[in-house]
Amino acid sequence: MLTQISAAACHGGTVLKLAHASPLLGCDMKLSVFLPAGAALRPSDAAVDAAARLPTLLFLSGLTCNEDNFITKACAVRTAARLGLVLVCPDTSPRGLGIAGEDDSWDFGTGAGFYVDATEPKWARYQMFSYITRELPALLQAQLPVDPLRMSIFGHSMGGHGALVCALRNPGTFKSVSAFAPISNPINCPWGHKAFGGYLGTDNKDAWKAYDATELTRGYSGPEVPVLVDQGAEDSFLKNGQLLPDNLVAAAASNPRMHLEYRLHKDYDHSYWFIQTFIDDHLEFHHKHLTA
Ligand SMILES: N[C@@H](CCC(=O)N[C@@H](CS)C(=O)NCC(=O)O)C(=O)O
Repeated sequence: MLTQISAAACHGGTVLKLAHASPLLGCDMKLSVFLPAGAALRPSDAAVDAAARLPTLLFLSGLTCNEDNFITKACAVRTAARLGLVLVCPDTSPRGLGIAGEDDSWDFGTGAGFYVDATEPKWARYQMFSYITRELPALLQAQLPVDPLRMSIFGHSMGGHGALVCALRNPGTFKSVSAFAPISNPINCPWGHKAFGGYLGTDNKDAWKAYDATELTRGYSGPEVPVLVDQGAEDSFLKNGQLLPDNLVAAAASNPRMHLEYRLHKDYDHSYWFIQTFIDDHLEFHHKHLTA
């Protein structure tokens, strides 16, 4: 059940901070949600009116983030309000599980769930792929005017990887997918080696590939899904080989079912200043596909 922590009027709608117990992750989770004008959180025992359901966009944040970063820094609300889009911003990992070492690194453990379902016993509660694709949508649909047939997904960095993987592993679930500076080929970068080795085991390379956007793009055979990727040319993580977007672009070019638009922007870095600059393009892109 979703419970309200706070609510603030914004651009005619409401920015909510919500919380819920997660049986899947074994902890309480928080999320931020923007609801356009007229939409509201419903009590758990009151049905949501089917006619009131709205197109919905899930945003997955990057390393070190929680449910606040995107909603407070991306300047997305004004345009989401104009387009009538629900925005959902989940957290990036379970928190406070008491696993030894969970808070030791900024790129593994807390704040760095990598949107995979961990198979290593120590991290067995790190089921962020199932959280984003199963547990969270069910909670949203029960109490918010979220239309399960009109959902899209986007994200930044680790969350860009997550958005691509959630869409490509669940053909037909999301109408469109986009990413800012995604970790595009984690099986070939240091962040991916650390996270996938820790969560999936160092030897299980087939499991790694099943969470790799470049590998999934190469083998994708589902319904055509439009993909938009924006990348800053001055992004330090691009320069040090963590993001590898060229591998994703090459994989998409080899697969006629993939429609990837990739834009490299000179001067821009990895930050939310970059996201803020191009956020309206992403919201318009998703709105177009959610309402086609
Ligand atoms: N280690 C650095 C870099 C982490 C980083 O750049 N995180 C990106 C995602 S990969 C981010 O969105 N940071 C939060 C923010 O800018 O609000 C930190 O702790 O901030």
